[in-house]
Amino acid sequence: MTLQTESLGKDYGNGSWGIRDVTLEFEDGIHGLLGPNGAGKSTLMGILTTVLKPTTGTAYWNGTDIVESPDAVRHVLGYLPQDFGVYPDLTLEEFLEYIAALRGLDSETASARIEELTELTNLTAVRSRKLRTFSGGMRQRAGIAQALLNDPELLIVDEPTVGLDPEERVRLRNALANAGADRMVILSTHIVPDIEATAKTVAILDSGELVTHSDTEAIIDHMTSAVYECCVSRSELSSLRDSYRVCRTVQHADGVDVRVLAETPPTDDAERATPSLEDAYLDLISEHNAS
Ligand SMILES: Nc1ncnc2c1ncn2[C@@H]1O[C@H](COP(=O)(O)OP(=O)(O)OP(=O)(O)O)[C@@H](O)[C@H]1O
Repeated sequence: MTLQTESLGKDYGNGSWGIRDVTLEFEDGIHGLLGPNGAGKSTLMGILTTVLKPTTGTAYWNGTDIVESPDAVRHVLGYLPQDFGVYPDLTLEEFLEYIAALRGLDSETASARIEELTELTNLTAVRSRKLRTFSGGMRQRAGIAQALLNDPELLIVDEPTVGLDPEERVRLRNALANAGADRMVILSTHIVPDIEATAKTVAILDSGELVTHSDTEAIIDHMTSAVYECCVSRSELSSLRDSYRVCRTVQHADGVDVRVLAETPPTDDAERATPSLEDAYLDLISEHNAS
């Protein structure tokens, strides 16, 4: 399985480009598409799911041009968009049966798939409950289940964890990790931990441009800055912010624990820390903004 984009660009009019000159290649496994708000993630996903036409370039699924022949990808696609609506009066089981019927699954195949997918998304215990009673996280997992009904080769999921509490985010991540076996999953997010543990590769977009696409370890290895941790007073924190990129702060009674990106130790007692994908992401985005 390969999904390639070649110099993909989308002009929304008046020279407002959603993405510009994006060339990428994904193989099977889970891939993260990471970027701040407005980076172009939804635009790229819109083109890959064939609901948007690019202004420049094209994309290929297993070598077939999907702008010319959108069915090539539509037939293998499962998609969970950002604004995913459900039917509140249906139970989960009724909802999945309904979607399965719309997609042409016979009832025997549908009931076997529903059983398998409610298990995979950890929703078996609530399959007879009406969707109106579901939490945000349960609804998103129901969205993953419906997107997988046809056993798609390609699953595209747009910002699935927005508005979820930490526990629900972990459940959703697990469901996506389970869904990632034997298919290609592209998961768009601006929340780094959503993809840190599961993604094989990460593509980072910023202001419509592809900043990097690489495996997670390589992105961390290529960081230009080091990561330091230190403890400072509240007044020292603001001068630290003037000189360094601060990744994280934790306030406590004696001051503030700070994690910063720096070339040399920012304070005498600063200690080197092991960089995470989140540090590398902040490093790349701030370098990209500065360029
Ligand atoms: N229909 C549209 N008309 C005009 N500009 C648009 C349209 N859709 C998106 N854009 C612009 O294209 C750029 C990329 O937007 P996009 O929604 O693809 O980013 P995103 O990374 O998905 O952001 P978010 O996480 O906020 O959804 C933004 O500057 C946005 O304002």
